[in-house]
Amino acid sequence: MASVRVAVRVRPLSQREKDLSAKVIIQVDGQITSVLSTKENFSCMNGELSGERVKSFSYDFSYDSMNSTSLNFVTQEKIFKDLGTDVLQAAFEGYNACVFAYGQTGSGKTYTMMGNPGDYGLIPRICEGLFHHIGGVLQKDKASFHMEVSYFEIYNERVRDLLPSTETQGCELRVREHPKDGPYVDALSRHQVQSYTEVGQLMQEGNKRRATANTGMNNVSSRSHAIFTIRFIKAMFDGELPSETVSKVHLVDLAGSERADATQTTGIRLKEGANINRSLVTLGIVISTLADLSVSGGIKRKQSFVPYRDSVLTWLLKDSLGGNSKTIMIATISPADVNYSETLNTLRYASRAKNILNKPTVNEDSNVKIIRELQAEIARLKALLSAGNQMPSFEQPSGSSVEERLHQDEARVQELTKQWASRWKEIQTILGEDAVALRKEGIGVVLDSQIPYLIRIDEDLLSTGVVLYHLKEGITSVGAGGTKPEQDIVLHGEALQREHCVFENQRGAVTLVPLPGARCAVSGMEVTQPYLLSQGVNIQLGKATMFHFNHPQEAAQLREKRKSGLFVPSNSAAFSVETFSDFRLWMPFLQKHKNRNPVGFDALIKHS
Ligand SMILES: Nc1ncnc2c1ncn2[C@@H]1O[C@H](COP(=O)(O)OP(=O)(O)OP(=O)(O)O)[C@@H](O)[C@H]1O
Repeated sequence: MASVRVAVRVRPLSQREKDLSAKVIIQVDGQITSVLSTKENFSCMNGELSGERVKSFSYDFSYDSMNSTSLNFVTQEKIFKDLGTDVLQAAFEGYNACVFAYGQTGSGKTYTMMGNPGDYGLIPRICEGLFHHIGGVLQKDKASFHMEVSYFEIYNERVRDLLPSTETQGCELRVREHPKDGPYVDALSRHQVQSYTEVGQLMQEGNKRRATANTGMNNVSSRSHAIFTIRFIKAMFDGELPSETVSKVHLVDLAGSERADATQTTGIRLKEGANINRSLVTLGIVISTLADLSVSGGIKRKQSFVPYRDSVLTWLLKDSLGGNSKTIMIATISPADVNYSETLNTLRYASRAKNILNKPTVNEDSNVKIIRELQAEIARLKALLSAGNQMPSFEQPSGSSVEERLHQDEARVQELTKQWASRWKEIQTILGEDAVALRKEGIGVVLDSQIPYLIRIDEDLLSTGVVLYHLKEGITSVGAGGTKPEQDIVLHGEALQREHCVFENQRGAVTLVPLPGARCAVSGMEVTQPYLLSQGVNIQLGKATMFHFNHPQEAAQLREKRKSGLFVPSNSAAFSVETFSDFRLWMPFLQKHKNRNPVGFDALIKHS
């Protein structure tokens, strides 16, 4: 059992509060957050709040982020060190984890969870920390990792994918329940990620899609609950024994609770506000019920019904609240007297949440679990044999000896371990090392990559392979080869020099640099000087070696511009420029031969 850990964070006075000449009524001292009642005249002696009108609450952490010049000022970094590192540890140990930010609108939830460029919040820091730790563990142990992220929002009680595939774009997704794994969002896209840069791009993409609006309380107020989920798998051999743990980390930025009069909302905003408040009220009831249950030591369990299903939010967070998860709540508050009642509500809410007891357990892969159980059984049988007991035990099928049973178990363990190891090897080689994701879309196979890349356009009619070259950060050298060190991409074709050109990728800006005397052309125009490439151009090297250049990030930006009407394609070719960044292989035969391996073509995926 583990209690939900609770932290409270006070933000600085906002401009609006300063304009209202608002007074600071919050004081933080160690783990205690105190609020001074505005109901009566209060006095503040020597900067200390005191007297009956002060209400004090104790939490696991109380963070004062009111004044950056104060000695007690708590930075984003400190919050990550206190709370984020626990999440990293949970993920590496195979526990589910959840961090959710709760508080009045404009109190600093998004700032704490996401932060601003250069002053990142928990979500980016946790993702960065995961990759940092992976690097460390890879050097120490021979472990393999697989990481996927998904990002969705609950807006007006509807679930929307914030990183949709073409199939889920604009669709309302349904929540279903798995008999073992619990509630989940059906058809939600999951994106395999290889680096922090990739996660950062996905986060940015999702944040842009999130429903926000300018309200009376916050210029960029989140009108939805956003859930960023990381699925993290760690696999390794622990001696002879395989070990595989799966952890799900939910990072939740809730929409703010609000009063219609304070936010001056009407129309759509009012409807959004009503839905937001409704789900937060349900969250409050769930928290209260669970807290009561824990305090009563489960005595009330029979009478108490936890209304998880009353809102999509609580239904999807079922495991995080009272279930299999290590959970942290961050309550954000304003320091100003004008927000007294909302602040007091938040502090009470947070105080109740401290009493919730969760039951986190390590999530082990089911096959690995079977292998472990069989190993234990083998040890038991071996002990029986060495004790000279050859009698069939009552557990054995009649007639089979301990020896026979031992051999069967050993063979099964060997087979399962082989299957498990080869599945991991396959994942690593197909998806892991190449930073490429293959997925089926209708009768086609879509090859997604977040890194800029070249696709070889082969003129040879008999060539059936597809070659993709990643243009990693830094320099990729290209030429006919035979050099020392060897070129990153070795090509065979007419008029290609041994060292022909380089592609320089500097933070996503890719430049083609022709080497002296080399024949290079971009979109049919000869290039002799460094040339900055843009999404969708065709590149010719030598006499007839052709490539198509794709820049997935730039294409995503162009798609956004097209949506907002800023990007008007001047001709049909320009239109194809931003749609070609997923490389699609249309394979009509797949429909006829459904059982064939969907990636059973001789795709040559080469990364530089
Ligand atoms: N600790 C902090 N330090 C500095 N600025 C902060 C802090 N917390 C919040 N802010 C600023 O206050 C404003 C409101 O914060 P934010 O958008 O995070 O609130 P919110 O609780 O997510 O609001 P909503 O529920 O309306 O989405 C933002 O401009 C943000 O940059």
